[in-house]
Order: sequence, then structure tokens, then C-alpha cells
Amino acid sequence: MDLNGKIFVAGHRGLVGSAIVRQLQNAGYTNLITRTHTELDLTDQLAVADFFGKEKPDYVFLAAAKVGGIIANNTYRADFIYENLAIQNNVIHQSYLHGVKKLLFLGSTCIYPRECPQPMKEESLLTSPLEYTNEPYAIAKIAGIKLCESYNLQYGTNFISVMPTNLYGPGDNFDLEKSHVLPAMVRKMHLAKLMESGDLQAVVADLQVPNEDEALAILGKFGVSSTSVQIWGTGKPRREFLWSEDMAAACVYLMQERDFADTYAPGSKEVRNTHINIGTGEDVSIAELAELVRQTVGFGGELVFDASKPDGTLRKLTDVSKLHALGWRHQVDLGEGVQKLYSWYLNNDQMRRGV
Ligand SMILES: NC(=O)C1=CN([C@@H]2O[C@H](COP(=O)(O)OP(=O)(O)OC[C@H]3O[C@@H](n4cnc5c(N)ncnc54)[C@H](OP(=O)(O)O)[C@@H]3O)[C@@H](O)[C@H]2O)C=CC1
Ligand SMILES: C[C@H]1O[C@H](OP(=O)(O)OP(=O)(O)OC[C@H]2O[C@@H](n3cnc4c(=O)[nH]c(N)nc43)[C@H](O)[C@@H]2O)[C@@H](O)[C@@H](O)C1=O
Repeated sequence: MDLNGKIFVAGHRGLVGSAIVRQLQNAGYTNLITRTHTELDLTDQLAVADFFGKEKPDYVFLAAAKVGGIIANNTYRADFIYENLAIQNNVIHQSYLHGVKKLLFLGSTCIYPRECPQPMKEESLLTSPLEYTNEPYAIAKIAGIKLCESYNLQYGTNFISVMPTNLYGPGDNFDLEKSHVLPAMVRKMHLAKLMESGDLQAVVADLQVPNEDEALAILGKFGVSSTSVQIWGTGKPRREFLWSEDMAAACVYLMQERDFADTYAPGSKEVRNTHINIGTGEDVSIAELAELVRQTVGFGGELVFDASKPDGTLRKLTDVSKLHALGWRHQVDLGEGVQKLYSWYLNNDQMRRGV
């Protein structure tokens, strides 16, 4: 990327988008352009066309999306497919129309089949049915991959797609219902620890409710008490977790090091699987994760598994051999990452989303 090029980071306030902005600034890219969701709703076709016509970015990181955990995906199924298709269609099409030199699209590893052979290779895309709980979101993400691939093939654009594993880090969403598992566990164990020490006022403050009765009602709804924390599902599923700053570093690295043309297999007739997995290549069970968070937060109570909540995909470990072959590896392992996430949670109460 040209150091003076104009870079549009779509979703710059989000977990990944905010980390990408920091990575770019640290790497000396200062010609950044951003718009908040309120300033520019990326599902609005005319507004996006107007923005691209006026600003004509040279590079685009498409990190804006409707994102959430397993319950959110399974509840707001129409919103997840509509909003993500609309955002992708608008940003990718306008990037083509206005000659964007390179675009990086963020998909997700939930694009792979529910029963995908593990670890999951890029070639496994579309080989068998998807996980039901996040199928609408996954279909939208697959469409994003195919949009990039098809514009590259027909119009000669240079749009690359990355498939991140589960992510966590500064600026994460800590909403007790809609967030992903790791930030949800950190907040639940933190609240339980406050209850364990009898500090109900701190619980009221964290939940931002007017009184103790309302705080206790919320804790009851989410199975949090001074003696136990409810974990959704059986605890048996396995998940892989990548620190968001590592994720952002991978995005900037690939934006500099990988072009669509690189994805052509020598002598291939068809270009397929132009996306690349981004992960650590290591996973843990949800039960192991819960115990790690419990110890990191310092909660002394029990973990109770609620099998009435969905497990989702039982395993989705990424094969990161392509990523490693390109010369990139993650830096922050899970133990260190959980400690960093909890200290960020404690020290950034104004920045916590979903709280
Ligand atoms: N977090 C994870 O574990 C994973 C994330 N990903 C992918 O990475 C990307 C970034 O995810 P993440 O950073 O976690 O998500 P976040 O929800 O943290 O950030 C998404 C950003 O997009 C913005 N946004 C959403 N809808 C619109 C819209 N219609 N117009 C303009 N802006 C909008 C949000 O703004 P606002 O909040 O104001 O609405 C927010 O700033 C996404 O593509 C996601 O699918 C992939 C795998 C795992
Ligand atoms: C990130 C990626 O992957 C997401 O799918 P997911 O990994 O299944 O999402 P999840 O993080 O919400 O759950 C992971 C596991 O954890 C268990 N679990 C326990 N206790 C809590 C809990 O308190 N909250 C949540 N959310 N899950 C819990 C939960 O039951 C499940 O077994 C997609 O939605 C999609 O967003 C996507 O792209």
C-alpha cells in the first residue's frame, strides 16, 4: 500500500476496525478516512455511492458488519443476512466503480460446513451443510467472498478475503446476551466476583441500572450469583481465539503482501477459494475456557453448564498453513489474551460496548 494512499476503514469503531486503525497509524499510514454508522449507514446504497464519489479512497478495509454471538445470530436471522449482504454489496460494488486499488473483506470461519474436517482448510468451503445457528450470517459472508472473487475475475479488481476465527480484545462487545463467548464470560465472572465480595453497588454500576433489585434481576436472568456462573451449552464445543490486535496486524500484513493474482493455482482452469484463514491453529473446549476465565478473574465459585442453550458448531479449528506460508503468525496466546482482556475491561469502563 502507498503510504500516502487514502485508506477507508469501514467499521473503524468496532473490535477489528479500531485495531486496524491503530495498526495502520503505527505503520505510518496517516491518510485514513472513517465514518461512524450514524454518519454513513453502509446499507444505504445511495449514501455509499455518494461517499465513494466524493472521497475516492485508494484502499478499503471492510470491517463493518452486523456481528454477534450464537444467540444473536440465531435470533436476528433476517437482520444478519440482510444487513451484511447490503453492506458488502454496496462497499464492494462502489470500490469497483471508483477504482479502489485494493480491498480487504473480512468474512468468518463460520462459512465452513458444520461437519468440516478439522483443521478446516480453505478448500472445504461449500462442501457440505452449514451450522444452523449462524447460517444466514455465514451465507452473507460466503456471498462476500464470491463478490470479491467475481469482480476480480470479470473486472480485474484486486479484492482479497480473509476468514478470521473467533476474535476478542479491546473494544469488544460485552453485552450479556448478544456478545461472543469470551467477553461474555469475562463480564459474568467479574460480576460474580463482585457478588462474592458483597459489592452489590459495583454490580449496580457495572450494569448501569438504577437499583439493586434491577441488578439482581439481570444477574438472575444470566445465571450469575456469588456462588456460581451459568455457562451456555454443554461446555464440549471447541473454539479458537485470536487477539484482535494480532488480527489487525494480519489484515495490514496481507493488504501489503497478498494480491488476488497470488491466489491463482499454477495452470488452474478455475480460480477457487481465494480466501485465506486467519487464526492461531489452536483451540480449547468451552469448559476449559470457562475455567481459564474463572481463574484469571479470580472468581471462587462454581461453573454450571446449561445444556438448554445451543452449542453451535462442535469444532471450527482453522488450518493456518497458508497464512504461515505467507510469513505471518500470531503473537498473543490465549492465556495472555484473557489477562489482557480482563485488565482492559477493568480499566476502560467508558469504552466497553454492550455494557
Ligand atoms: N468478533 C469476532 O469474533 C469475529 C468477527 N468477524 C468479522 O470481522 C469483522 C469485524 O467484526 P467486529 O469488529 O468483531 O465487529 P463489531 O461489531 O465490533 O464492529 C462492527 C462495526 O461495523 C459497524 N457497522 C455495523 N453495521 C453498520 C452499517 N450498516 N453501517 C455502518 N457501519 C456499520 C458497527 O458500528 P455500530 O456499532 O455503531 O453499529 C461497528 O463499528 C466483521 O466482518 C465480522 O463479521 C469474523 C470472525 C469473528
Ligand atoms: C465468531 C464466529 O462464531 C460465532 O459462533 P460461535 O463461535 O458459536 O459463537 P459464540 O462465541 O457466541 O459461542 C461459542 C460457544 O460458547 C458457548 N457459550 C457458553 N457461554 C456463553 C455465553 O455466555 N455467551 C456466548 N455468546 N456463548 C457462550 C456457546 O454456547 C457456544 O457453544 C458466530 O455467531 C459468528 O459471530 C462468528 O463469526
